[in-house]
Amino acid sequence: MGDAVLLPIIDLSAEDRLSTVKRIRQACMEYGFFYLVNHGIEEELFKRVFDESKKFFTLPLQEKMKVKRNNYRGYTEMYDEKLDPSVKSKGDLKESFYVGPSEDAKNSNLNQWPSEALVTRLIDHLGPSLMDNFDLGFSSNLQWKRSAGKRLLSLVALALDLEEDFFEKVGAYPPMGFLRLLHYPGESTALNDEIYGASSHSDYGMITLLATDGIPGLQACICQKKDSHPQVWEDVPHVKGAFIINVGDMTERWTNCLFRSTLHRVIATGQERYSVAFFLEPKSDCVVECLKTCCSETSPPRFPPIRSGDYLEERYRLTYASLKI
Ligand SMILES: O=C(O)CCC(=O)C(=O)O
Ligand SMILES: [Fe+2]
Repeated sequence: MGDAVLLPIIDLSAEDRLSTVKRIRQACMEYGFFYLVNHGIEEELFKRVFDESKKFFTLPLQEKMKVKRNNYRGYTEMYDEKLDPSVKSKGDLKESFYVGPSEDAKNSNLNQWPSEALVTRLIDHLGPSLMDNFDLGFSSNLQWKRSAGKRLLSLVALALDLEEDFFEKVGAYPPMGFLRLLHYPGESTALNDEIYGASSHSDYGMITLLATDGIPGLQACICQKKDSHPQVWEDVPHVKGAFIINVGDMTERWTNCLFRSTLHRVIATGQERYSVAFFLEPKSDCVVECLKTCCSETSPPRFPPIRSGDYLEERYRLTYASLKI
């Protein structure tokens, strides 16, 4: 394992908002990663989500394959994805289960559900609190307005000297929220196999909230730019009750790289591991373009404006392009 990095711990319920906003700005510029505590989601709920996730991944493969990935929702088996196409392996070790927003009109019926029973359990157990806090498209806009995700995005807007409702105004929210249950089987791999739990990548959306189970494996390339070589990896340890937050590519594009969408990966440690990631992505038709405050004559925009849906589609495509499918 590498050295563990000491990331800032941000308290979402802190009264001194100004100081929270400053710390978020600093964390997003320096690391692209931080921990979020006092986010209002009870530990008991985390436990139930992890329990449900374990029940799902313990099902026989043939059961899980009944809800095989379709349009980036549903079950992806081991080696079905390769987040870093340059890695010479047959794919990433992880298996996962994606749930996307049901309010997204174009994709309204795309979610793949394992069985009536599991749907009921997930909805019972993930919600109402999780739905309230994360908004998976099952809940109304009203619930989203009170959510941890929304509070976090308001603070990110303030951290960029923007109005609190900036993301709302540009049409980025209520965002699309993709929930992903992840399971890293505890298989040991040969050292020279170049097999990762999840190979190196940056997240595609605005911001990611990640809950981990305490088993190590997550690493981030904190002190380097994306294209530096050789890469130096630092462990991102689990902090009890905290979400690990990381900036995604959309925010990096909006901010002309002021906020970093940091490369990260999960190494195969031989220990079984579970995590739950919640990706907040701008709505498909939101155009993401460099903020006026983040460019100047001497520092022109590094990325052209792009429709969020087009960017995400391309990134997903590349994740699977290097595989056999
Ligand atoms: O499982 C983890 O700790 C990280 C997962 C991750 O980076 C991802 O799914 O994008
Ligand atoms: Fe990630």
